[in-house]
Amino acid sequence: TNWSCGQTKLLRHHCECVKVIPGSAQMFVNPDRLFTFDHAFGPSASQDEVYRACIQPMVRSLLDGYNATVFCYGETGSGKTYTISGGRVITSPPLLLLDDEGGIIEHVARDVFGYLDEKLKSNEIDVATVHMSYLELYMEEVRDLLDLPTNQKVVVGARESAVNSAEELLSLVEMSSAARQTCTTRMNDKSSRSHTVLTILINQQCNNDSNTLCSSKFCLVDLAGSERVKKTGNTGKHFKESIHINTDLLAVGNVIRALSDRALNFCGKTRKSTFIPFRDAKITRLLRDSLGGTSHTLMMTCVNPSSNSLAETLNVLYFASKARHIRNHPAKQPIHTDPKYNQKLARRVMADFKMRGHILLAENEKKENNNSLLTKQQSEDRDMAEVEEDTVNGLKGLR
Ligand SMILES: Nc1ncnc2c1ncn2[C@@H]1O[C@H](COP(=O)(O)OP(=O)(O)OP(=O)(O)O)[C@@H](O)[C@H]1O
Repeated sequence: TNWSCGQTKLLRHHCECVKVIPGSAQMFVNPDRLFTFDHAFGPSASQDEVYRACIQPMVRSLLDGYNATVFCYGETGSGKTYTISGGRVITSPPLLLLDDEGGIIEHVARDVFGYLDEKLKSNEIDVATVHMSYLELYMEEVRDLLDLPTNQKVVVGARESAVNSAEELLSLVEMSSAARQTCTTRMNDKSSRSHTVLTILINQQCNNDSNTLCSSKFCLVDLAGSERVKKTGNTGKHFKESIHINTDLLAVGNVIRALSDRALNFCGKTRKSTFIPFRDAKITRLLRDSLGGTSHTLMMTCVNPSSNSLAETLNVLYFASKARHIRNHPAKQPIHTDPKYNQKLARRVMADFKMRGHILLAENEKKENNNSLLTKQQSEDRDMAEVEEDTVNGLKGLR
């Protein structure tokens, strides 16, 4: 778990209520709360510093055959998109400048292709392919951001695009990001109204003596921010979006709470089985392997240091503290040496990659799951203000 105080927006007449203790991974929240994480960064930390400390080691193990996930969580306007996608104005064609504004995606793209080049040059591998998919979850509906002309619901499985360079990958991401659902709120000029999942799939093959194939994937998840309608001033369609966002985040929180309880029970040698509610929302299904599964997972938490956001900051940090108890069991993806099997495996990996879109589409079309936290019918029937209160209280309850 990583904490980042990336937001520079301190409102007038509001003092700073969050301080990172220099040289430690601890942070202090006024008046008397101390939190400890694996890393903590203050407002002056550069994007590069954050990347090198937290993400670069994950990219290295990705190339060694481990899956990895980074997901960003926090209040609206706290800097999640800035951290993942960077703050630079979009250029065409995109430039790999890697100045202080370059986000995690840019750094990962550069390193994935850089490390693959090194491995190819040293003959460690003979063939490497990189594919990407980019999905958006908007109001419980999955959209394919790579399917730009229509940008509609996924109809034939998420498009997976082969990419040959970091520039090509970034170009696709930048074009696709323009199609993402955003709006202006009182809290953020360009607030994301959806969660996005960028997946980079890498196949590495050795043709020489052993004929090995190794596949691994990196998921970068930018969750929409939790928000209070009173603060964002959202009404109408955007109000409904807020409800969906908070409901999804509540589902993520419930999964994390259950996994954390399970880990604590296990440490306390209580063998009580804990139900993990992965099926409550699409976002939790998508994150299933990343939470408590076999991948290396980093939860990146962004907070706004202003005292105006104190309650939300405390919620987010308690939540991140819970997530820290979760123990994943990273496992290297199996390496196979039979060339016939490898051809089959390569085809199967690609099919799986496509299927993710398929499965989610099927869910788009399905009637809302009876067990879901909030069905469409309910949301129409219930007074919206009451629903908002429920989800916000639910998010608070994650403490
Ligand atoms: N560390 C930072 N340095 C400079 N600007 C920042 C930083 N973090 C965030 N910002 C700026 O603050 C604004 C809000 O950030 P961003 O859109 O990333 O928030 P968010 O958490 O993704 O919000 P939402 O959940 O509403 O989408 C943006 O204009 C962004 O450029």
